[in-house]
Amino acid sequence: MTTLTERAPAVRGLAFAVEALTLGYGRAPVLRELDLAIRPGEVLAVAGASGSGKSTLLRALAGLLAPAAGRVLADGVVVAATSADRAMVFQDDGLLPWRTVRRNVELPLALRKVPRAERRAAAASWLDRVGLTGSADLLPRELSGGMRQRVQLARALAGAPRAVLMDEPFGALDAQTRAEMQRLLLGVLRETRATVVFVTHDVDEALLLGDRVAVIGGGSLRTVIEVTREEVTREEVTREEVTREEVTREEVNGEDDLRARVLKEL
Ligand SMILES: Nc1ncnc2c1ncn2[C@@H]1O[C@H](COP(=O)(O)OP(=O)(O)OP(=O)(O)O)[C@@H](O)[C@H]1O
Repeated sequence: MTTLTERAPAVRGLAFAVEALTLGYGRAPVLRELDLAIRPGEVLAVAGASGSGKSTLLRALAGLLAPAAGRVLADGVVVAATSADRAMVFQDDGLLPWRTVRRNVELPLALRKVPRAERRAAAASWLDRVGLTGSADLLPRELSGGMRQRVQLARALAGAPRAVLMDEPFGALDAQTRAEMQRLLLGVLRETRATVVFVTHDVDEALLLGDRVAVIGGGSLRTVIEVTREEVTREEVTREEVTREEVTREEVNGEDDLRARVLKEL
């Protein structure tokens, strides 16, 4: 029998097409006639000021919010409801408080009626990857904020989704834990081919994690910036830079210039 972990590499990222999307919560729309193509397997960081509509766009991609006009397509199919193909990771952990860490991570597999042994193996493997093997039998309230976000990440990825939609997942963490989580995420994303849409109001985080950065402002898409990276080998960096190289493993080309371009649009 094929196990879930063996099947995982075959998962291909979803392609999203956002077409003339207008949506909001009743009165004036939050986003107006927004067009955006999201490539399969890319990490798209969505940046924008507070209240600009980043989470609103993410909810539309998730199928949690119906458009007032226009549409969202995932691999050519209209998104009309949530799907296990599109996992969400929220700022507030969203874990079930009465389930242990392991049983929270198993949840997407349990919902798909994956056999217990396979579920256990997949959860154990993801808990190991996020460094929480020793905490598998704890309840969410016994964990720190950073640990809860790791459980969320493990839970999202255990279901082998084709897209992961992340809404400021590290927004509530202190600076050091946030940097650790960014590093963890960069490592974990290399192991999945899922498309990732990552909402953040932090420009540096957007440039660190995103292959492209979409900036939302004034109810529409201001710009999409391609982030080109250059592999930096250990021999090429000085001692102080090694720490940074471990964090990013890659150097963003013209970072100050990209930063200025994003900031100009905010
Ligand atoms: N459930 C809701 N009901 C009514 N209005 C809402 C709701 N959620 C968001 N809004 C409004 O929609 C606008 C966009 O909110 P959204 O959460 O998408 O912004 P954001 O860019 O994610 O902001 P932040 O960075 O502060 O999280 C805001 O004006 C907000 O007040």
